[in-house]
Amino acid sequence: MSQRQNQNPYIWAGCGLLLGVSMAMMIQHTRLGGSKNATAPSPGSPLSRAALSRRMSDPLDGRSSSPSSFNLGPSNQDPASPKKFQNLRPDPHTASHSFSPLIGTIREISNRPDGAPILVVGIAGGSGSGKTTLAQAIYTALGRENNVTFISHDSYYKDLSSWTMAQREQQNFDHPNSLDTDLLVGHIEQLRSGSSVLIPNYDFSTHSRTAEKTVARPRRVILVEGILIFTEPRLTELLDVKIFVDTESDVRLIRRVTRDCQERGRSLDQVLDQYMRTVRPMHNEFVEPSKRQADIIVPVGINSVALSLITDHLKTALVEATGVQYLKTPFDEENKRERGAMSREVSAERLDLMNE
Ligand SMILES: Nc1ncnc2c1ncn2[C@@H]1O[C@H](COP(=O)(O)OP(=O)(O)O)[C@@H](O)[C@H]1O
Ligand SMILES: Nc1ccn([C@@H]2O[C@H](COP(=O)(O)O)[C@@H](O)[C@H]2O)c(=O)n1
Repeated sequence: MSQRQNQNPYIWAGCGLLLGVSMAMMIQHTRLGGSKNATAPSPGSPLSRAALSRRMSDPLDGRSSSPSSFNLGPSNQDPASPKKFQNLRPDPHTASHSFSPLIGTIREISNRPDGAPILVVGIAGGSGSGKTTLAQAIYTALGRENNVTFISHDSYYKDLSSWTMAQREQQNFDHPNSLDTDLLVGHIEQLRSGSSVLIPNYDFSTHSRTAEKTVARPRRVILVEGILIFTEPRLTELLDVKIFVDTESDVRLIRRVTRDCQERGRSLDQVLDQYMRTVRPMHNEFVEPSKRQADIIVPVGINSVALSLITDHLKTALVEATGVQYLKTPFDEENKRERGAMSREVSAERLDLMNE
């Protein structure tokens, strides 16, 4: 396809519409039992995952934190919700259920014995699929540190500082045993019961933990991201909403080469060797099959349609669960601008990839 065709607004509008319809169908399909058990950096300003993780977990970073101001609104009143999606809402006279397939999940939350209206959202997908980018966008859309705590499973890689560098480099980091998942499970349980936790900081260039830790505070939404979070039942069962980012392996590999060489201190040979030795086989053995656990599968990584659908559903569901009245968040206007910028940026990157 030529660049000229790619820039045709009608083609992109058509793609967006198709994507929206397929996304809605996919959500309905998984919720209706089709798959269940048969089942970041802000755009344009790249941050390392560690920096992003610190920024997302730490309420003191950036804007002021106010845990009592939980300002998520139902999507039909959300000024950030594009008008075209409002047309997808059900006719109240004919719909027997709420439009949101996530509402059932949230109702279960409000009925839990601990009664804690905290929503734990898991984002899985292969390495480089766009999990962190999607998490960043959801974090922003739901009001950042006012409402959301972000945790990456990557922070829980086991510390290998007592190993030689040669031994560390041979470690299989894509096998579930390389992570201290028990610690993460304990942390999510503590957050859900209202306690803050100390998250380890991980250094990918040395394969070890650093001395610092990051405080994560209990907020309305706990966002958990990682390649293997749907492979461990004790972790998966803590996730109220499970999203899988499904990006093709060639795209993921290209992104990984760039990222690991630029941010994780790796050579091209090291990245490719690791990819063939462990990343690819473990992806096929663990990550890809775990897609069946997902409630929502996002094709081609983050896109503005998927983002709107997900965040609107989460907002509606959270308001139902907590009974908190709608108040416009101070971030709504900014979110709208960021969604626009992200959609433009993603389109530009797709163009770049297609033109390469
Ligand atoms: N939909 C997308 N289109 C284009 N580039 C993307 C998209 N999603 C993520 N990226 C880019 O791909 C790289 C890896 O994304 P990231 O979110 O860190 O992946 P993961 O957390 O799954 O490893 C980043 O440079 C990010 O900017
Ligand atoms: N010391 C380490 C630890 C992990 N990795 C790789 O990170 C990948 C998971 O992180 P993503 O951001 O890509 O989801 C995983 O595939 C590990 O191979 C590493 O290279 N070194």
